[in-house]
Amino acid sequence: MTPQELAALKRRAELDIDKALPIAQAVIDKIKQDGDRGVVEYARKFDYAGASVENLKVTAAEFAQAQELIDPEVRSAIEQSFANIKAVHQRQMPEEMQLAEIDAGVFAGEKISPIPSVGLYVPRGRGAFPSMMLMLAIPAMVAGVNRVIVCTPPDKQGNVEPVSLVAAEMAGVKEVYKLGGVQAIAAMALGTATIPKVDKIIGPCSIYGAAAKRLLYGTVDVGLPAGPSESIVLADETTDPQLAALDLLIEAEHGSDSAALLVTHSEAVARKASEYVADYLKRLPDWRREFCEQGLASYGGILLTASLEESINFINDYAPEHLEVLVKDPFSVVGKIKNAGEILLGAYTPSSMATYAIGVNAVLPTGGFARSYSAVSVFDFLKRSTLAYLTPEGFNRLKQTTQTLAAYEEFPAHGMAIREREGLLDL
Ligand SMILES: NC(=O)c1ccc[n+]([C@@H]2O[C@H](COP(=O)([O-])OP(=O)(O)OC[C@H]3O[C@@H](n4cnc5c(N)ncnc54)[C@H](O)[C@@H]3O)[C@@H](O)[C@H]2O)c1
Ligand SMILES: N[C@H](CO)Cc1c[nH]c[nH+]1
Ligand SMILES: [Zn+2]
Repeated sequence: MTPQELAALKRRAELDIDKALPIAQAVIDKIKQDGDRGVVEYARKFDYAGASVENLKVTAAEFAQAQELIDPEVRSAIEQSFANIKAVHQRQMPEEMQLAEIDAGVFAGEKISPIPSVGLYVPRGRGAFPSMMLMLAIPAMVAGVNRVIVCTPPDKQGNVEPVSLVAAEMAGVKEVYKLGGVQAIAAMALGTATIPKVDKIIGPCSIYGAAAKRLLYGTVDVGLPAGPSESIVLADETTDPQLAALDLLIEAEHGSDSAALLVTHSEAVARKASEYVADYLKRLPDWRREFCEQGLASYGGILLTASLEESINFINDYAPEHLEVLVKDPFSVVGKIKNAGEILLGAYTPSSMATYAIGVNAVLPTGGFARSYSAVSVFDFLKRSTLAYLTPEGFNRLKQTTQTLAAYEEFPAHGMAIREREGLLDL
């Protein structure tokens, strides 16, 4: 590949967000100006023609109906998934408060508190995403967020996908609004008479929601950039090319903007996998097959490298959302992986199983942001306050340092608050 081709591959579909920025700006401006009226106008335009202020919020009757509609097999799958996600996220919870004596009489630490209110965005466009409801609502619940609201697009008849409602209810979330894309993000960021303004918005979305988040950065905490799905399957000469082909198609089927790559130094595996991809594609419904074909042609495909080391270097540079390590000894490779949203080791750990069942969070950074952002976790719903306590001995140990630095930085009131204490307190 030329350096230009490689650069284009690394950019994936992130550039498309730029195209959505003017649309997003227009919707945000309208909602800023007209509140609910603006929200409803765009909800009608993009999702449900019958949207009105009165029917934006999912009712108790709709929650109850969802419980009736859910297939028992799907319910038990959701229950197993719920249990594993909860177990994984409970293990992440830090101590609520810690204070350590770092010098005589000087105690320092931190206190953890949940973010007061969050808005979860659960996508629905090219598929329904009850799994993402679980991945967002469970860590919020475990973290102890007081007010959790959800926005998710309704179908053309104005109905929210029922399994997502069952999943929300399992996690204790009862405030769900039938809103998608820009209007959802803008309403939660700005607040309207009907949609509450939240402290943080979090959730994966297509380029429209992503453009809105970019424009509302600074108005609200928009969480991690979780855009079009992407994956790398890393293979060596021992990898079964059938498995490589199967797993390449997992994330490829999300959309024509998906970036799914098989990276290997084995030409034999690359060629065989390519043949299997053609076979497996035939088994997909037309619309998903077309997504795979388009995405693989524009942002993905099979990348042949010179060595395992070069493959690993590419991965670290690319920073994929999902990484499957299908080489002979995945544990010998994992230490060398520096940038990936999720690292799945070995042939028994396909990324679809991580999405639905293992319990690890499947809302992950995309577009190269796995270099600095992490998978969603309880930490997305918590914040830390630093905490300190000084005894008289601790105060005396630090008073000169404080006064010297306050004088140097020319903040006399800072220094005076120390000096004057000498006459006011027992020291
Ligand atoms: N990174 C992750 O962790 C992760 C997880 C799950 C899904 N995803 C990705 O999230 C995305 C979900 O996208 P989706 O499309 O399925 O659902 P979505 O809910 O993000 O998008 C649907 C919304 O887009 C808006 N919209 C559609 N066409 C529009 C237009 N022309 N102008 C303005 N707004 C428009 C509509 O309001 C609609 O409600 C996919 O790209 C998927 O790969 C990522
Ligand atoms: N693989 C997606 C994250 O990139 C998550 C998902 C949900 N449903 C299917 N897939
Ligand atoms: Zn997926």
